[in-house]
Amino acid sequence: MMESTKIFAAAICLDLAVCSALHYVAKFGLPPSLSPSGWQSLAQIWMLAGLRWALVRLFCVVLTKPGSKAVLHRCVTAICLLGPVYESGLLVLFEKHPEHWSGSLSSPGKTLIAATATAIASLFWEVNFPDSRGDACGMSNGTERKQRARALFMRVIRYSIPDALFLCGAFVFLAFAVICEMFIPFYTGKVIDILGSHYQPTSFVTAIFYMGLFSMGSSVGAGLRGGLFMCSLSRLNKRVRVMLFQALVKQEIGFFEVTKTGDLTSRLSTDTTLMSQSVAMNVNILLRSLINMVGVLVLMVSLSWKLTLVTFIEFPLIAISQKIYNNRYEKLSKEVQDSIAQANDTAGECVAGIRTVRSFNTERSEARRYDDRIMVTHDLKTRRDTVRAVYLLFSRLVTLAIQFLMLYYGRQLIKRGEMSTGNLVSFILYQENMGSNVMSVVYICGNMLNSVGAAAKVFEYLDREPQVSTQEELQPETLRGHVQFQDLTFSYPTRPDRPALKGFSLEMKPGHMTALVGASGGGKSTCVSLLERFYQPQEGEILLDGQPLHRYQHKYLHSMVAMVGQEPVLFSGSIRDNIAYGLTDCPPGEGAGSCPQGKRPRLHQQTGARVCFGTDVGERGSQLSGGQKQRIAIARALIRQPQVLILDEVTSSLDTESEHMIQQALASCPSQTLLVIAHRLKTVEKADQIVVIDQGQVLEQGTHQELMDKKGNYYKLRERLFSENNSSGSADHSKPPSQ
Ligand SMILES: Nc1ncnc2c1ncn2[C@@H]1O[C@H](COP(=O)(O)OP(=O)(O)OP(=O)(O)O)[C@@H](O)[C@H]1O
Repeated sequence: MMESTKIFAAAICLDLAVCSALHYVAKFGLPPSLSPSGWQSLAQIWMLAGLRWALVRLFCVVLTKPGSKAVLHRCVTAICLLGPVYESGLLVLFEKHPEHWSGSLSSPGKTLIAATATAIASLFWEVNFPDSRGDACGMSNGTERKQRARALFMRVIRYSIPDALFLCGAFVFLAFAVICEMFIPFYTGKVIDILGSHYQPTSFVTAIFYMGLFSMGSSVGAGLRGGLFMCSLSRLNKRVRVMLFQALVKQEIGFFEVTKTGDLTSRLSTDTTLMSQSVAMNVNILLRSLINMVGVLVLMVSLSWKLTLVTFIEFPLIAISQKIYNNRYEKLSKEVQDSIAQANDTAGECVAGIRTVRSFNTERSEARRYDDRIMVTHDLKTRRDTVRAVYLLFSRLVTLAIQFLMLYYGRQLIKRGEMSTGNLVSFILYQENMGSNVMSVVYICGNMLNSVGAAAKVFEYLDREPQVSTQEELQPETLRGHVQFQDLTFSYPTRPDRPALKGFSLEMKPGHMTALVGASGGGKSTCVSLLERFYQPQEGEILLDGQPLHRYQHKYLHSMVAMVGQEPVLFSGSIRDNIAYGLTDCPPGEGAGSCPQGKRPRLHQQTGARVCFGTDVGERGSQLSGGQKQRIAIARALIRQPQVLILDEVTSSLDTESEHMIQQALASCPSQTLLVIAHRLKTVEKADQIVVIDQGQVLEQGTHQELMDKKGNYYKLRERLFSENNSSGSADHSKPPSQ
């Protein structure tokens, strides 16, 4: 950077010396043959600029290393071009001839001002549009990114194929509306001309008629185009959302542990919408602006090519300011969105835990926490609005300056008889149109990349293959329910370095009840999760009737292996809906308790549910007690008549009577393999085998009596549990172990 600055300063000095020499030679009239006027001196100015450029460029090339900063060379070129472009503009637009053959900017003072202005402009350019072609690595990254963006965009287009009819119709109406729109300013100018000169009623009526016709055409076309585009947008959006949702629910449980819920919901809502917009909305606006730009340009040039040249000054300024504004505004908007999400999280957390908040008297601190979050959002919004205000001010000033320049120059053209007043009015209307089209194109180009970025995020999840596969097809006619855990080692995806199970082996026979006991965090629930295929063990495997668990068909496995978890989850709807959840052979009119297949137990009795089946359970079962929820969850599992039933601490919220009923229900299915995790002594005692687990390993295994006789871990654990149960007033009235 320092080296480039030094070389640039040296190049400016050299250029200054050359320009000064030329200036003084020209000023003192030497040689006189080189003092023509008009176009000839303009040609000389361009030639001299070319020579200046070659000399200064050579100087820079010699001093810099190969492949060094391209900005230096661009800067030098801009300085050398400034003079000739300025002189050409004066001659073409105002017919003002150059003062002399070296150009009016060649005096030392003006050369220095021109160099400083160019340096500032270049710096501004480089800061806002960093050079990606400078180094090989940047180039390959940039090209790769563009190729990826193109591939993604093409994929979004492929997803839009089912809406091709809507899109084609929309494009036809778009072109129609734009063409009609373009003629309105033309006829406006015509009307003004008719009114301002010799008024002829026929011409006036004809012009007004055409104006009205084109206005109507443009409105009808725009309406139909908008409708068709919106229709294709919402169809695509719906399709992608459903596909994404299907892909997400297929993922393994570990995926949901490492991915934040907010991430998933924003992909489903914001990103899918952005992705759909990339085709329907953006292509719509882009095409409309491009067609409009080309048409308007042709009409502007036909009205006055000189005035068109003047308006060209505005477009780079608009494009650059719009691009800078877009970047800043989008960055701040994203921050605003994030801060709103955080504030919502804070409010949601507080509402969800309102009982805890109330009992700890933290209402005020929670309100303060929310206030802090809202303040962050407020500050960000203020910054975003300031950026918008500055941008609007700048763009209005630029537009105003250009319009002033255009009116000044337009007046000169009218005076010279090169243009009519009506033409000038039409031209100004076209120019405004052109400005807004340039803004739209720049905006859409930026937005397209955003949409493609959103599409990339959506495709990432759409293409993701679940790590726990659900593609296998094994579904034998009968299943005995013989389960073997063989030397399992497993760590959770969020804690890969801390195994939850280490070399874990266990056998569960059909018709037998196995009870897992042990200290909290020992790995009991992990065994259940693996048996439910929520995760894939890293080592070892689980066999069901001698076949690896992963070979069974997904639906078959979950109809044969059912689980009731520690915290049963219910979905909003009636109790009947929740019990029949996922069942297709249960007619909606009949209660779950009267489902076909006589073998099915009478659930309302078994589960002790004293509420009607049609009762609404509320969101996540919030209108039921813990015990009622558990009974419904048990009924939901039992109605499937699973061959392997897992109860993970389910009886913890039940009263003795309900627990007794459930024990009876379980006893009515003698061939079932039952796996129970329980702290209640009565449940454990009845088990055919009790397995004591600690730190992911089996410590002891046997019947209650065998383990009691052994006086090992189970004996100690039971003693502790008994005293805990007693002190907490538990419903368990077992006797203490005999010493
Ligand atoms: N989803 C998870 N991600 C990461 N680690 C987990 C996860 N679930 C459990 N663990 C860890 O795995 C170990 C075994 O947990 P597990 O839930 O199997 O114990 P548990 O014996 O069922 O305990 P409890 O009786 O308290 O329910 C613990 O160290 C726990 O912190």
